Amino acid sequence: MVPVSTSQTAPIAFLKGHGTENDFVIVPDPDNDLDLPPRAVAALCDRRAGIGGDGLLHVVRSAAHPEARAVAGEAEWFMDYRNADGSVAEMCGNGVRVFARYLRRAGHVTAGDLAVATRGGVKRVHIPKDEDGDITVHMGRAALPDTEVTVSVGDRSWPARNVNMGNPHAVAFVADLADAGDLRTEPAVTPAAVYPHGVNAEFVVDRGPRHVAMRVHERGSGETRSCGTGACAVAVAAARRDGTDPAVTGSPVTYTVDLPGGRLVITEHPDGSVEMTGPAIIVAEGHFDPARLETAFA
Ligand SMILES: N[C@@H](CCC[C@H](N)C(=O)O)C(=O)O
Repeated sequence: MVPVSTSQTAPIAFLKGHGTENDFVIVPDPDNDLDLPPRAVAALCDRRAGIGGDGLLHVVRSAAHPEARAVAGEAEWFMDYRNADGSVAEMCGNGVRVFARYLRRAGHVTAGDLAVATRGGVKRVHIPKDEDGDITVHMGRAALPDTEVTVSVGDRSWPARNVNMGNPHAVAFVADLADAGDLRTEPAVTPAAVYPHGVNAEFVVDRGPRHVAMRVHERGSGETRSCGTGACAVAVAAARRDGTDPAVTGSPVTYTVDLPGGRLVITEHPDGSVEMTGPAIIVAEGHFDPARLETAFA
């Protein structure tokens, strides 16, 4: 392994991309040669001293990564997702679309259906022939444990729905998106024991029939302009609230979810599977000077 540390001498190839302005540093590393400790990820994601991003997509062949080797026969590529603070996460809905866009652009895969390994399981992704076309991800089933949770910002609190999309979410319906405040401070979600590894908190308002808008505070990243797993969690929570749960009605239901950075369309099917469609854009590529990692670590 090549340590990404003060002794790292080789430039680190990267790309920058986003999905509805949830932005990522993409680090292609097919053979898993780079060692990416949390502080190196945080340095790369730093918006002033680094490249800047809400998270990092470490692109590795599944066969080369201990966490994905077992599914290498099913999914050739593993999305080793890291939050901006360097912590690992199970899944990233916007990230997996950008990951697929990168694989296509690099010529590793063709348009069509692709399986991507994530810590939240193997996800099926559809890449259209149109190079700029929206990408659809089959996100799997949401889990909705019947636990009552509360989200608080300052002295205001809301009951919230506990939804797991591979990663944990608390979805609160509020009167106004401004109720969430500036979200510079992490909202309190209680009881804390429900989320031993932290939680992403969504604040949601109605915009019309099966049309909502949301803001999100992401675990490990702070407020972001979009969260794909969060939008899916919001859509399934809204379907339960609205009495449109597909498992009950027998019909798929589609919600349009507006986020500060764009729009995602989420469909839940009667078997509980959730599908998300949205954009994925690569905006730049280059090399990161490893000496700047030293500066970031100083
Ligand atoms: N922005 C992502 C979610 C990234 C992971 C999240 N912060 C977590 O820690 O669970 C998305 O688009 O889903």
